[in-house]
Amino acid sequence: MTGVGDSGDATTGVRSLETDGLTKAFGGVVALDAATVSFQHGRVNALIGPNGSGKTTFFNCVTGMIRPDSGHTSYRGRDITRKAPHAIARAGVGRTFQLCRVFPRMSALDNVLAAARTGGPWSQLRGARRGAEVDRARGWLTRLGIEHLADVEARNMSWGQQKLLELAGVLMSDPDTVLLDEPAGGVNPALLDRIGALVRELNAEGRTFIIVEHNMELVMSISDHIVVFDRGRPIAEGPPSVIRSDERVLGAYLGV
Ligand SMILES: Nc1ncnc2c1ncn2[C@@H]1O[C@H](COP(=O)(O)OP(=O)(O)OP(=O)(O)O)[C@@H](O)[C@H]1O
Repeated sequence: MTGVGDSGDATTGVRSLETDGLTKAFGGVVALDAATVSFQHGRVNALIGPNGSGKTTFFNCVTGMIRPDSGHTSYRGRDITRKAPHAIARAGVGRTFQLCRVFPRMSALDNVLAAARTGGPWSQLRGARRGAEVDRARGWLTRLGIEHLADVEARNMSWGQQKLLELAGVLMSDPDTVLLDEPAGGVNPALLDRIGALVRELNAEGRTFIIVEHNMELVMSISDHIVVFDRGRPIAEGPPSVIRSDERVLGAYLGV
């Protein structure tokens, strides 16, 4: 692995999402600079780093939303570099967005049903409203503690509730690996605790997480493994106890 120090937390388990030399520039700005990263299956992984260090671009590249200029991405050993977002989702990788994506004028239940379909939000909704799928959607709303909002339009839900709703939609596809982009951003402390507990629960049931997050308290409390980005590439990785005291990490955040 290039660009990463000797934290001692070797990637010896089952491979999940991996990149090799992933590079993406926007004009003169190099957002990803030959980033080589390996996340293990079964862990709660965090991807942290200062603003503009390339975390969201990394998510966008590995989920097929934007094409890298060079480099490769694989998932469980299979190359997914040029795959379309829906194919990567079908392979088992789900994601949420920094600016939560829900349909504001649709009810929570319809949002969850729509998120599981590829033909657009309305096209198959009538069909989706049948039996098992509705039960499953309600099941996720219940699991995420927002079942009482099933008939409420998303625009009338709080920001944190909308984030839970988006996650419910992602979980409808039953992803092995879930990428969360700033789940704590703008969320109140009570809901934050619920999101943290949910991640750990879902992980205990076998789902792998990769979480981009600025809230260090959350990151340190729920992560098994942390990768730190600076200027488009990893500069350190390891468990929270190692990352907390890593001088390179402090340097990247403090700009020294
Ligand atoms: N579509 C784009 N067009 C131009 N520049 C972009 C684009 N997307 C990202 N960048 C630039 O690439 C760099 C990395 O941005 P990115 O959003 O990936 O960082 P980040 O680590 O996710 O930041 P933050 O923590 O603030 O969300 C930044 O300099 C950003 O301005």
